[in-house]
Amino acid sequence: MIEICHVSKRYPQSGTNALDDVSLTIESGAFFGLLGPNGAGKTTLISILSTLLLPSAGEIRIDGETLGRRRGDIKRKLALITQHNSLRSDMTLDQIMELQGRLYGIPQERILRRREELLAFCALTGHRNKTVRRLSGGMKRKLMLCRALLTDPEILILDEPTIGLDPASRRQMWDLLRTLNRQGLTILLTTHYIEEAESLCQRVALIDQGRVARLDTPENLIRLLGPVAVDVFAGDHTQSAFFPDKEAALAYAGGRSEPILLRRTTLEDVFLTQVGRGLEAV
Ligand SMILES: Nc1ncnc2c1ncn2[C@@H]1O[C@H](COP(=O)(O)OP(=O)(O)OP(=O)(O)O)[C@@H](O)[C@H]1O
Repeated sequence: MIEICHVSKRYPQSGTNALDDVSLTIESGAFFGLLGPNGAGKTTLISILSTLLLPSAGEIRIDGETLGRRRGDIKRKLALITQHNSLRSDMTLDQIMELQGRLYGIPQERILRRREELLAFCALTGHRNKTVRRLSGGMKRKLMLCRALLTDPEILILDEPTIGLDPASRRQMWDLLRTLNRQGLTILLTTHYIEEAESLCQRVALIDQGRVARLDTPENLIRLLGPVAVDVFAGDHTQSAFFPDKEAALAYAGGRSEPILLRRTTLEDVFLTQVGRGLEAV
């Protein structure tokens, strides 16, 4: 279990309060999403979780124990996959995996066995002797996943795992993450893709300006707003209204002369109504 307890982070250089008294609990085995626009504080929070950054206030507890830079035993439960490619471009997949295993002091025989399993799991075995520079973006992201899993973490943290990927690679990554979660891995990811959060996460925290604006299952957040949306295109602006069912939405739309669109409510709508701006807003 991950407990984020009253965590705040101020960057002294810029004076930015990136996180403001954030408290969250993420149960073991959960698939949890931190959803928010650019600059909301998502990366800061997972950098603190992975001890790359220290909080200005508050603490993180993993299975009841306080996380700190010197707690190697707790840190080993976590693996982080960053947003940016952190792979050496002149190394092959096999070499990257072997190097990671050695860095973590994993016995050679285990490195070789896990490397086989993980490359096969991510459908990368056929590319194992290629250098990273010859891989597609999707393959690089999968290799980062293999490398993170080599240490057998209990909690996998991913910062925008599918940013910049084409739709097919994005879906492949989703399938891999779903399988890992079904096998018991706790997954925490940040995203500003609505579809990603809705399709993968059992619970999401909507983060805005360093605060948790809402925390619930995607289904509940949408149900509470109203699962059927009506967009009314009124001249230069679009007005959206939300309803508990199609009948209520049709009754509202029926008497209007402007063009309308009936659609399913999304987490983006929840975000917009909650914080007054969308997830793509910078
Ligand atoms: N090293 C830093 N020094 C100063 N300010 C920073 C630093 N890193 C982030 N910030 C600021 O802290 C706030 C939160 O940034 P953060 O990167 O955590 O947001 P984010 O939600 O992850 O956004 P993105 O999706 O763009 O990565 C922003 O205002 C950002 O400009």
